[in-house]
Amino acid sequence: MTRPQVVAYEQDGCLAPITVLTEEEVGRYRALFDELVDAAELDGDNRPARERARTLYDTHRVHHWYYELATRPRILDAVESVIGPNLMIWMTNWFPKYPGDNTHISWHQDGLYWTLQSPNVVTAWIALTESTEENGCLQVLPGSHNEQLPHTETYARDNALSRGQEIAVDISGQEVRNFVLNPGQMSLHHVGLAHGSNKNVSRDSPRIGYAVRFASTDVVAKDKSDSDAQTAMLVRGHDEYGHFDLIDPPVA
Ligand SMILES: O=C(O)CCC(=O)C(=O)O
Ligand SMILES: [Fe+2]
Repeated sequence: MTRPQVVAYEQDGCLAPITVLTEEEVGRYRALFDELVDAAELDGDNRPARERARTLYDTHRVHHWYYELATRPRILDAVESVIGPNLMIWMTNWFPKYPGDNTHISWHQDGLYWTLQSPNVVTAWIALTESTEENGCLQVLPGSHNEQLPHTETYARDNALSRGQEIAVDISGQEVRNFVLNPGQMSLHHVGLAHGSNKNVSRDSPRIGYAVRFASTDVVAKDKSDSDAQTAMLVRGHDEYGHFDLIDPPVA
């Protein structure tokens, strides 16, 4: 990334678009994702959106392909530019939204329920389809990453977040930025940034994104009782802190 891009990330807590995958890679990973969805029988699954989303959690720990996708060199290069050279993947999530499903993601800040201490945590949101205003692209409030805002827990059925958590303040009238992406592009968002997305109102355009949560090795896990939250995968550099139990990538 260029110096102005890094400065923009520091000011805004976010940055897009960054091109990270070739067309061929997009095709391959899209086919693999569709297989995953078929295998999980998510089509016609009427559970609340948060439970469906849970099915697609941490796939990089289970299938080599998703580890491979999450660690494409251009993704790691961009992440390194904003949080430094020693990188772990802490968590991954898929966020598919299909035409006609009502799935949306309320305005929230990721860090609220994540048991991590430190601002050196960033999500790479990688688009495997086009992501547009119509099909419900990610929306962000630039510059909102330095202040924790109050949230309410709605458990709304069509909300893909674990508790339907939603920012309890009015964000209308503030500068909302739409992260319109082509397939193979990604955005970065800081752990404290306010963001969300509307439902997909397109006729025939699925919106599929892979959210890879990166932490630098200096990050500390706050909740010592949650052993799962204290595991992570080192994907670049060295771990000189030992704050997390490092897990190996899945075998190919
Ligand atoms: O996919 C979306 O629209 C929201 C994703 C999100 O909340 C995240 O990646 O942290
Ligand atoms: Fe989020």
